Amino acid sequence: MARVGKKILEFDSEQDVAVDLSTKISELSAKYIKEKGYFTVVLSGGTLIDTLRKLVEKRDVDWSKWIIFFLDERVVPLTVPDSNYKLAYDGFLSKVGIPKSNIYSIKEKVTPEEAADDYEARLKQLVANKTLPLSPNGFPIFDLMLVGMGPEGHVASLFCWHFQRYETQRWITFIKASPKPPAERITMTFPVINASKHIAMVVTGKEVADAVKVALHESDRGFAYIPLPVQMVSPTNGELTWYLDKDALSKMQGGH
Ligand SMILES: O=C(O)[C@H](O)[C@@H](O)[C@H](O)[C@H](O)COP(=O)(O)O
Repeated sequence: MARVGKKILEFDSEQDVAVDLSTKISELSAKYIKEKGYFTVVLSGGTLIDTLRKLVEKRDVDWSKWIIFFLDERVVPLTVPDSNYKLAYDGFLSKVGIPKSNIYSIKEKVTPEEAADDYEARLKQLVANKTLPLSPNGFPIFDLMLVGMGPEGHVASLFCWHFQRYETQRWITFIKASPKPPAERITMTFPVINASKHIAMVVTGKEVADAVKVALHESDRGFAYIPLPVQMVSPTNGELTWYLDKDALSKMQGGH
């Protein structure tokens, strides 16, 4: 299947990333709302939510047409600080006018298995009612996925030494021993991530510089190595854009 190349955008500061990203997201929002009447957006947790602060200031976004999903979520009550929903709600969603019924948070008070099954079943309903299109290989297609990366190269809750990153069938899976606390989480799988129309890798700060160096192929590791999870982000038909600040690029020597 045709793989589309990646675009790498470099910025002087995280603030510049926040500004440019907000412009790109509002343009995509206008485009998809014009084309089909709504815009499907998948959010990561972590520092990404703070980087969306400039988006909140955009006056011309029709928030009522946004539909929000979570790339991964901790299996905790939605009201505790560990919840990605709470992080996103406090830092972003509560500041804009997205209808609550358009926000797909996970089911509470269930096991990780049940939470993953429930989230996948709800996505299947959205495919059945034609809100989400299906890719030729059978995965739901989101308009925009906003993806953060951990210092050791994980994305979503797909970690280096954990099998979930090799999932090829499920749309949503679970992990009970996440190396990043809290331990119990659900996560979208790589086939779903890679089916997206637009993937924005939003990666800032010095802590991620080593993983950025590996991910952008300026690594002294030999030929035979296991790729970092972030290196498995590779849209099948969509666009991948990296948003990086100077700190994140600080270990690169000869550019990329
Ligand atoms: O549940 C989570 O922790 C996040 O959704 C996770 O996937 C996050 O995006 C990365 O860990 C990067 O997080 P930072 O930006 O905070 O490093």
